[in-house]
Amino acid sequence: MTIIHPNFGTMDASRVIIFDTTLRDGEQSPGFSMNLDEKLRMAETLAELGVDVLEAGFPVASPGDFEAVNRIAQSIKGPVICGLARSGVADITRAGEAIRPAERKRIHTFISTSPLHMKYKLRMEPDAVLEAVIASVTLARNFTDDVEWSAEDGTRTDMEFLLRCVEAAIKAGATTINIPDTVGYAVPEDMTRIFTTVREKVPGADQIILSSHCHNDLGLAVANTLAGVRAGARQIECTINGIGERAGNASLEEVVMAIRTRPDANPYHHNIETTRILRTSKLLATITGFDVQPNKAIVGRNAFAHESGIHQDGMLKNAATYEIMTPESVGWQKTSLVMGKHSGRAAFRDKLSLLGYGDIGDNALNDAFRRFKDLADRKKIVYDEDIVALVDDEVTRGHQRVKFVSLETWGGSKAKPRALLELEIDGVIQSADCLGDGPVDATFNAIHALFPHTANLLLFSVGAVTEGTDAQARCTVRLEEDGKMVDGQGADTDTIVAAARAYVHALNKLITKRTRSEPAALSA
Ligand SMILES: CC(=O)SCCNC(=O)CCNC(=O)[C@H](O)C(C)(C)COP(=O)(O)OP(=O)(O)OC[C@H]1O[C@@H](n2cnc3c(N)ncnc32)[C@H](O)[C@@H]1OP(=O)(O)O
Ligand SMILES: CC(C)C(=O)C(=O)O
Ligand SMILES: [Mg+2]
Repeated sequence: MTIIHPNFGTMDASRVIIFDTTLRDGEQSPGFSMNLDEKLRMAETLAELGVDVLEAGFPVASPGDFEAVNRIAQSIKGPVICGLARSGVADITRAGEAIRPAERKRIHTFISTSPLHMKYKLRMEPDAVLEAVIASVTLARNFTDDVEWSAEDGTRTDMEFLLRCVEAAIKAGATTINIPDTVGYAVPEDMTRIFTTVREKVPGADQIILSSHCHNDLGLAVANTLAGVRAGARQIECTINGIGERAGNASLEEVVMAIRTRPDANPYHHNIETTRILRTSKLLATITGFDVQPNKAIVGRNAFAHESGIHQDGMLKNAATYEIMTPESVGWQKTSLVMGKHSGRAAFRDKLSLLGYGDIGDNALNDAFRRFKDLADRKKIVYDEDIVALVDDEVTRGHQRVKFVSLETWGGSKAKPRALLELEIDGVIQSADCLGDGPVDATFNAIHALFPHTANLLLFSVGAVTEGTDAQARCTVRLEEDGKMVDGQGADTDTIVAAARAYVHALNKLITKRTRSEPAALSA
């Protein structure tokens, strides 16, 4: 039988309504309260995302919640605007008033139906609950033709009683019936059984929309939601970033992308403009102050990032090897190949080419890669600037007479600063052990001892390549000899090593200059 819905008209059998409850159930997460302006901004963004129903709040909860629902009803065009209400007259009347300005509006009323909730929370007999179901839906219909009724704790409800309540709600005029997994207790098989039974046994169930509202206490909210849809639900209740009571609700981005990515398993369609997902997720994180975890599906910063060499190599050959959807389809600009200690040569070469070093020779690439691995072992994040510093260092050192090999230094407030330096000069490794006024001075003395020269040190400066205490230091050394001036640069996480590299770099430049003007003067 075809469903004709008061707000959505004739429903195509494979169409799934996306009911967003970020501003209601999502806001119930401790610390996630939003003020009026924030709710309005969020509602606007959700409307642009293409949600079908926007549950804007619980109007009886507070004057602020009433105002937020009311202002959203006045100004947000597109989605059906919905307000939540318990079964009492005051709640429903308040919700009805709040949503009144909306072009398309819904009241969502609920009451618990599980034995546990009825006995201990409501302290009501099942028959009284049944009466409340009928009275609440009937009253809500005075405010709008679009009424949703929810059986709170539905998945722990006795099936016979659930069927009686659902039938009563439909008869009273409910156009959507929601069977929530309020405490995230269900497994997918429960959802299949419950929705199949309701569809098969309740008269009129084929003329209303069944809805799935799942919580994530066992990490099953998305799987349970999709199981509900496969068993006949055509409305999904979900939140951006999966926020909501306790462990949260089914995440909108996950259910939507599961439908889009696996049409073979989920042959349904929805109206979500998926390329707007990331910006919606980021806006919510900014407003609430809670970022999603890096490994969060779809919107986490690692969802489309690859650090390990084997994966990066696969991604460069064909992105489908390690990505089941494109980053662009959910709003990311592109896949990111993160350079770290697990990266391989293929990704390193690709990164160099992106950074403008496409023509670096194999030897320089191998040397730079070795130093990159060494750096990545010491540094949590290797930024592009680190790689530039490192490669510049390597390229300029290609054919130099003097090469830095190793350095150990001792300093502090008690010991006399000392440096033990090894340099490779004309292919021979030599070492010197020198003292100085500080570890940098001791290091420069050691360079002088190993490669005597008459150049004057004009400038020594230190800066950080990136932020953080594990950042690479970038040092500059300026030497002058016979009116010729050269600058050398060196980068390393150890400032003294960076200084030594900079000095050696400058020295090599000076030797090159000397050689050009006096071809015979090749020795120190
Ligand atoms: C599963 C869910 O997400 S349900 C939605 C949960 N969200 C919220 O609770 C957020 C907003 N809530 C609030 O601001 C407040 O709880 C209010 C304004 C709704 C009610 O506040 P109070 O009147 O102080 O009641 P309080 O919160 O202490 O207790 C809830 C009362 O509602 C009753 N109740 C709970 N659900 C329902 C229902 N669906 N229909 C009728 N009564 C209900 C409880 O039995 C309890 O009644 P009692 O006071 O007679 O024992
Ligand atoms: C109000 C209802 C639908 C709810 O949030 C739940 O049962 O989890
Ligand atoms: Mg809920």
